Amino acid sequence: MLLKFTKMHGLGNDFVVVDAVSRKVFFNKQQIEKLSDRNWGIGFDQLLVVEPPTNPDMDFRYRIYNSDGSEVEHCGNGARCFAKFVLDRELTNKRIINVETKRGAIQLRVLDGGLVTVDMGEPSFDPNDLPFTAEPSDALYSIMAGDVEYFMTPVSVGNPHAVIKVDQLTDDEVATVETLIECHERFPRKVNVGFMQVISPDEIKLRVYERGVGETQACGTGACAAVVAGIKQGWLSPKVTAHLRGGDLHIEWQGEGSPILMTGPAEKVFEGQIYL
Ligand SMILES: N[C@H](CCC[C@H](N)C(=O)O)C(=O)O
Repeated sequence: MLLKFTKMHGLGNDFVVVDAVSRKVFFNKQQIEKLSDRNWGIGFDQLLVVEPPTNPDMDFRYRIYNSDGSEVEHCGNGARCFAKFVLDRELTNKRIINVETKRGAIQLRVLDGGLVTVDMGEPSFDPNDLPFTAEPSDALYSIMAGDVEYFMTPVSVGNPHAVIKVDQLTDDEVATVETLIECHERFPRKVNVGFMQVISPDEIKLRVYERGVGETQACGTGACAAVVAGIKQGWLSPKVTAHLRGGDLHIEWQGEGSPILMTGPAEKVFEGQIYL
């Protein structure tokens, strides 16, 4: 089967996006792993499959698959690229787009100049929502990865995140975190791990080791998780600029009961086709 696709990225977190509205398309795990391979396939962090909605109140459904083939609940950078994709392909002419995801309904607002604001929904700090095996607490959670003790804030943004505050971002943390996310018994569905350096109450630096992928140039849900964890711990103000390796995201959260708003760019790199 000849598959047409669009290669896109949000701050270097890269995607293959497929229109499954015009024609149904299904992928199995092996196909996704092959397509994601940067030597044997196209190469991407996530595959985004755009489908018609199942709920008539929604404009679309979009499904998100990590490069290892696992289907996930939410993808912040992917949501912005999705919005650009459906407008470029004239699948809609709306600038406020309501989308079904595995995490639930989200709303995208396409701004003049190409930026997109995503209502990412409300976060949860209940470990059961990740899941993470621990008693709910306001404290930082201690967790051992190998012989290293990390103090982290577990946050669900629809997908699971562990936010670790560090004084200085280096290469060391990310390299050693694999044991924390790939096989830690306290994260039965694994976890995305963010290392956050607080520069000021409205500015952080962040590196994210993503579940099912590895370290990415940027992680939208990771930036949201880091900012809301920092606000909850009293380190950050309601509006924060997150500096990721691939660029900046603007995150806003007014506290419990309110949604997280994330604003950032979305880029198209090329269109292609491949035989599946
Ligand atoms: N790796 C994540 C999904 C993609 C998140 C990231 N690409 C983003 O922009 O939010 C997970 O397994 O939950």
